[in-house]
Amino acid sequence: MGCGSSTPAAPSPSSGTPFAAPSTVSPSSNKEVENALEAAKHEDEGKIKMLLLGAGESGKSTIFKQMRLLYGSPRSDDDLRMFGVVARSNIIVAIRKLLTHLRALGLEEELDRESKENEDLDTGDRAGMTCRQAYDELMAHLVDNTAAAQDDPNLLEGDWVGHSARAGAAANADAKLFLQHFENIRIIWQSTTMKQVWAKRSSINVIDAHKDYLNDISRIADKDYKPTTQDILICRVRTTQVVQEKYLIDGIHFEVYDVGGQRSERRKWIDCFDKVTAVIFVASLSEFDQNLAEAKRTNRMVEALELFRSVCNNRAFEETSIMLFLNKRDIFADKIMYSDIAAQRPFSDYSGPTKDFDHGVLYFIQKFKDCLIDDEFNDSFIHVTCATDTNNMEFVLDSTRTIIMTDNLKKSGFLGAD
Ligand SMILES: Nc1nc2c(ncn2[C@@H]2O[C@H](COP(=O)(O)OP(=O)(O)OP(=O)(O)O)[C@@H](O)[C@H]2O)c(=O)[nH]1
Ligand SMILES: [Mg+2]
Repeated sequence: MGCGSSTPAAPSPSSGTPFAAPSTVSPSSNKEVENALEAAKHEDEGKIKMLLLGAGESGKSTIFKQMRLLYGSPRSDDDLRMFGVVARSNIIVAIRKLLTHLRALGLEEELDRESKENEDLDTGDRAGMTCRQAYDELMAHLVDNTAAAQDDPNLLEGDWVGHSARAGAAANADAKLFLQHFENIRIIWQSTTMKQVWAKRSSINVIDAHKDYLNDISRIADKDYKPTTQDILICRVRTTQVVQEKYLIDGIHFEVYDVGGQRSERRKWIDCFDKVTAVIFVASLSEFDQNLAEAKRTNRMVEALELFRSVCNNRAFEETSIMLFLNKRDIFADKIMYSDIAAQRPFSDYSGPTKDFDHGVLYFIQKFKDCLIDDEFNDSFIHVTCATDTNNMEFVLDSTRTIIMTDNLKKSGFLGAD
């Protein structure tokens, strides 16, 4: 792939540059102004402007992070500290939802039974701590808030991640709670009762990828913990502003925009709709049995299909190449083993075999193709992706780049149309 020689066009801050007005130039003479304008015009002419669009949690920012990994500058320690705080807080957010769900599913008695069995076998953890005791402590501190808050002034002493102002007050508070309660979280997470809760998580909007954090709690709680690339990729921060990054790849200027996908964020999209070369529309394959976080009755896949239809039929994108990334294929492959596509009301017309990855993917590809008014969607514009897998994204982004550049040349008349 040709990105090895690529360099970032501009220094890239942490998680992208907030959408900003063009930088001001202060030349000392008219000639310099003319030269600067001319240079800006040329840069603008050859520039590829790319938007990542799609519903919330589909994986846009993860793809944006992969682009930074592949084409941009390395993360600073300040960035890593921020991601460390967010990773720890992501665990608290996930465990709160899972504990609340355990209670709602009426599985507390199951937890008692498991604790009793473990006591009989003498396999209790942390000096005899049972999963029921760990659960009770966590409920009191994280969910019901019936326990007095523990304020240990030395909690962050010697901790590499420590506090990050950039992560925000809520994430820092949750990261502290994580350090206070990670032992109990580990015990409850390892219980067989929690495995049942995890299998029934589709209604609670817990991020599937955070299973990796939960499986690795001791590493993340360590005083020397530094987030790995994979930790950064699965870190979840909802995007609430348009974010831009610039790259120079093989001599071509790329300007990439990441936007928030939840309904309340979409009115901001219009700000970056001018002169767009390509849209990467991201939809999560695995969300066929989930409802939206912001509208609990709406199926996520139905929302993605409707959004795709409106993007494809938007007049602002008449000259724009639209690529479709059907993302989270890893979670989809896992999920179809226990969740039947045809059992979801909007997809009851699925007639393929159950537990079949290829049939399932082809079915959803067709659903997206059906959204187009004219039937011109080229299969090479569709990718089935795993945004957290860097090898997969390197391949996909490289071929996407080639397609976009070729399509752009065709549209500008430099290459003949097919
Ligand atoms: N397992 C797995 N997790 C993924 C994949 N793509 C994204 N994720 C995870 O899904 C979560 C949501 O992804 P984001 O990239 O934040 O989603 P987004 O589209 O930017 O969401 P908004 O900012 O709300 O619009 C993150 O924790 C990601 O790490 C994937 O292909 N596989
Ligand atoms: Mg995002």
